[in-house]
Amino acid sequence: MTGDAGTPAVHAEGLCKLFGDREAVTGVDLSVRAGEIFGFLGPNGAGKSTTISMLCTLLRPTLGHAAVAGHDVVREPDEVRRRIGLVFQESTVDGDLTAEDNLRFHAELFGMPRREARRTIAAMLDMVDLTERAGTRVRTFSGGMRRRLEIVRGLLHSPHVLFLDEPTTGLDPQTRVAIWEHLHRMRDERGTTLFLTTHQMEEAEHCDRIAIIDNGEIVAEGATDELKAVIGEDLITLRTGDDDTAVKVLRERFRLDAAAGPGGVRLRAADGAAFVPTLCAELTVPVHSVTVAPPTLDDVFLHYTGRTIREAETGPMTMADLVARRR
Ligand SMILES: Nc1ncnc2c1ncn2[C@@H]1O[C@H](COP(=O)(O)OP(=O)(O)OP(=O)(O)O)[C@@H](O)[C@H]1O
Repeated sequence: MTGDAGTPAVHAEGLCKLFGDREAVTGVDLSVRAGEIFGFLGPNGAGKSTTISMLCTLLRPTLGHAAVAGHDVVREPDEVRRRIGLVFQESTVDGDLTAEDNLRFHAELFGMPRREARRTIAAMLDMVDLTERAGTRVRTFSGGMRRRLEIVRGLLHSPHVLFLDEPTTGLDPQTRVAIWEHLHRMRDERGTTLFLTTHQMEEAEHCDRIAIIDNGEIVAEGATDELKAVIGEDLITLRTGDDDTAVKVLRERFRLDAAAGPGGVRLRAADGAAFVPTLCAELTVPVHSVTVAPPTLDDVFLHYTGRTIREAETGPMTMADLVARRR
């Protein structure tokens, strides 16, 4: 399942894509280890789909190099295609076929021998708890069942790397949890490298490592905990008897950038929990409650880009859109 020992599953150096004079991707460098869950986090329009499309050989880079499972995406596109699976955001399974027939059709496209296909399809359906629905037309499936089927279809030919465009967008929270359980299981049982794009912080939290992309450029990369540690400061929220006075004291005595809002008084401080006793002792107003929250990926995004990911959103565009635009 993994490539040669030591060969990165995905490697890119100086990857750029220009559309006319528009720079969609401006010099992306990244390296993803075999068996890793790697997330590409960024707002809509940041360049995620363009980058992933270059890695999947759907778009030719304007500049730079990339290799997937040790094969160059420009010089050896067929080798790359044989070693990757793709899961688009939009459903691409055939609703008039059964779950099993959808998978069988895909296996035939990849030239899998019949017996191997039968065995693999059964194992895949079992892995995503769809065995009992194998003979049911996909038209009757829920969104989550469809997505599970799409994901195992992408895995059917045992790719080294499964690329997923926003794997749980549009699904309800319970289904998202289930999909992630399946994705972790796939990585753990089969060693598949997962490379996904997302603009959702919760989705990025499932990754071993993420790269934050903004305006076509990677602005930060690392394990989610490492990235959060860079922020260093916790968010403290206080409910007090007099928020305005509390803010005044915090600013004047502690030189902290506190602000009062509908949720109470908010401020940031290093090692928030240790700071709370001093804070409560010094405040001249009654404190009703205190919460201390460690930094989130949203804080990390804000730190590196100067805005929250929601503010940065420009409008949805997906990998499937990109494929369509190329036609
Ligand atoms: N074929 C194209 N022609 C012109 N501009 C394009 C084309 N494809 C992408 N772009 C532009 O390049 C930039 C990056 O787009 P891209 O789709 O890669 O972003 P994204 O981060 O994947 O966002 P989304 O999640 O919406 O797909 C955007 O400004 C987009 O409008």
